Amino acid sequence: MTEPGGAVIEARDVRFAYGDVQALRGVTLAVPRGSFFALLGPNGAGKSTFVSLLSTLLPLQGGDLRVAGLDVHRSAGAVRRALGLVFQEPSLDERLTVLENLEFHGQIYGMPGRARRARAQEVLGIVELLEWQNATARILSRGMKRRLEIARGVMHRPELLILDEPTTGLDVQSRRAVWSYLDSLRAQTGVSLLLTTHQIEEAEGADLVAVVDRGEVLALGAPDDLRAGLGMVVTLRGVPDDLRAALLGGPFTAGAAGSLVARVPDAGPLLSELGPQLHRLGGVSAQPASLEDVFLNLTGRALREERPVVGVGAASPVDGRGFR
Ligand SMILES: Nc1ncnc2c1ncn2[C@@H]1O[C@H](COP(=O)(O)OP(=O)(O)OP(=O)(O)O)[C@@H](O)[C@H]1O
Repeated sequence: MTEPGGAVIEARDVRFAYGDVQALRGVTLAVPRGSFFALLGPNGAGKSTFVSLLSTLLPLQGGDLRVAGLDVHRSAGAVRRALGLVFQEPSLDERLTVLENLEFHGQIYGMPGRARRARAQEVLGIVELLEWQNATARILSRGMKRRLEIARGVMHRPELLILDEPTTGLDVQSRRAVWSYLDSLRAQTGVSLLLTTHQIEEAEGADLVAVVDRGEVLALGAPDDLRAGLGMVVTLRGVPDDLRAALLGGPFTAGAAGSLVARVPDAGPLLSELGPQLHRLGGVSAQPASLEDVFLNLTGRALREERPVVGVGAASPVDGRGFR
């Protein structure tokens, strides 16, 4: 836990219910300032509810919640100024120019004209949209719109930028660009990031991950720490029936799409043991455990249907950092 005041988010036993539906069942966590923090969990885990409480869009029903040391209940106005928000759904005014979108946002936050204009140039520089500042927002590509939304989110110098599934609907290239601008933004401004996502690849790059499910934080830590102890994941595809029956008695369990999966500290001995049978298999992979495995280990369920299969020794999604 961080020192008091050293946290950008502090939650203690936060609870929220929509009528009979318990959306958050006592969430406790602390996120140090300047961190990239990811809330990772499936649909319905409670991520949006937590973000709505943080951004004061929903009233706290139980527990304590602070943003940059400010209580969301007692200091709601100051909390809102300390936050920038980038929602999954596009929220630009498409009739305004790129610059006007930023200017308008700065006005709402009471920024004086000169500071507003200087800040707009600064944030447009970070997301490389300076040349587009007089273009109507409508004509921008999806990726550029998302970059403008990020620039707008930090226009008023918030302590914390909240990103709700920020790369949904973007192609791989635009996703990479968005993450590279977010990295620059952190480096240049020191803003903390809160990402809500169900995409493993996005959470793998975070400093701190909270694995959430059914309104509870199941694990909280750096990705490497969460993975530590899970070792390697060996996946076999296209296993003939006789071999399948034999292997299911050993370290292997049934995985997705007819695969067999084993979690072992070291893949070497297991692969040597399988050696004579390897040519009979459709495919074999050995990868360090991912956050997907962490989720599976904690809940017994997969966060997504299937993980990509790569050959033995190929780059893992862990050290490759997905699409980042
Ligand atoms: N307005 C609402 N009324 C009733 N129940 C709700 C409402 N909003 C959310 N819930 C329920 O609260 C729980 C948590 O939902 P929440 O939207 O916070 O999860 P999430 O992790 O953000 O998932 P998603 O990515 O699907 O939004 C779910 O069971 C959901 O069905």
